[in-house]
Amino acid sequence: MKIINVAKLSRYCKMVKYLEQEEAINIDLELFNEYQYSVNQLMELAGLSCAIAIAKTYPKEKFLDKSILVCCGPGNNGGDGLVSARHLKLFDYKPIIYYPQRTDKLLYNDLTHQCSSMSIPIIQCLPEKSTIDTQFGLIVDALFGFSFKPPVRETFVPIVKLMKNTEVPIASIDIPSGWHVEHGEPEEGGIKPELLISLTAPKKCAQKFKGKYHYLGGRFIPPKLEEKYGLNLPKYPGTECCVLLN
Ligand SMILES: NC(=O)C1=CN([C@@H]2O[C@H](COP(=O)(O)OP(=O)(O)OC[C@H]3O[C@@H](n4cnc5c(N)ncnc54)[C@H](O)[C@@H]3O)[C@@H](O)[C@H]2O)[C@H](O)CC1
Ligand SMILES: [K+]
Repeated sequence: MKIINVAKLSRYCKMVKYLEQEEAINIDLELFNEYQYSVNQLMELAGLSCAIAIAKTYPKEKFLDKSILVCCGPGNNGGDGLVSARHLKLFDYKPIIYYPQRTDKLLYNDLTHQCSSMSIPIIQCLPEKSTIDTQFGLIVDALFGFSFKPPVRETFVPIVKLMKNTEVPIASIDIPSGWHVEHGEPEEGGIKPELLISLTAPKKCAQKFKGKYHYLGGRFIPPKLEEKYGLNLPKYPGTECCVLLN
C-alpha cells in the first residue's frame, strides 16, 4: 500500500494550513517582535476584514430595523469585535456592544471611546433571550480567540449558553467561542456559528466547522512569514481583504 505524505500533498495541492494553538501564538509574536507591527495596526486590519466579511454575508437590507449584538471578550479577540462594531456602524448597520469584562488598557479604552463617540451603545448587562431573538438579526462572537483555554470562566457562561440556544445567526471571529482551538466543539455541545472568519490562517478547530460560510481575513502576513510557516494561504481576489474559503 502506498503511504501518502500529507505535508507533501498539502504543498502540492496548495491546501491552506490549519494552525495549532502554539503556531498561531508564535506567528502573532513574530509579527510584533520581528516584523515590528503594532497590535493596533493588526487589530484594525483584522476587525475591518471581519466587518467586510459580515457585510458580504448579511446585506444590510435584510436587517430592516434589527440590530447586531457584538459580544466582546477581554483579549484581542474582543478588540477585533470593537473594531468590527465601529466599521459596521460606518456601513450603516446598528451594532450594540455587549462587553461584560472591560480591560483597562489604553488600546481597549481608546476602542471603546471611539465606539461610544459614534453613538454605539455599550452594555454590560446581558439582554434576555427573548429580546435577543426579536431585536437582533445577528450576533458577532468576539469573546475568545486563539488564546482560549477551556473551560469557559463564570462571567462568560451566560452569554455562551445564550448563543448555544438562540436561533439568531452567529458570526464568530477567529474561533467559535468555547470551542477548543485545536479539537473544536466541546463534547457537551457548543455554539454553532453560521459564519466563521478565520484570521491570518485558520486554526485546527476550523476543520470541524459545519456552518455555511468560512472566510479568511487579516491580509497582513508578509510573504516570508507565510513561507516560513508553510501557510499556503489562498489568493485574495484583487484588493479584497477577505476571501471565502472552500
Ligand atoms: N495575528 C493575528 O492573527 C492577530 C489576531 N488578533 C486577534 O487576537 C486574538 C488572540 O488574542 P489574545 O489576546 O491572545 O487572546 P484571546 O482574545 O483569545 O483571549 C485572551 C483573553 O481571554 C481570557 N480567557 C482565556 N481563556 C478563558 C476562559 N476559559 N474563560 C474566560 N476567559 C478566558 C484571557 O484571560 C484573556 O483575557 C486572535 O484570535 C484574533 O482574534 C489580533 O487582533 C491581531 C493579530
Ligand atoms: K470568537
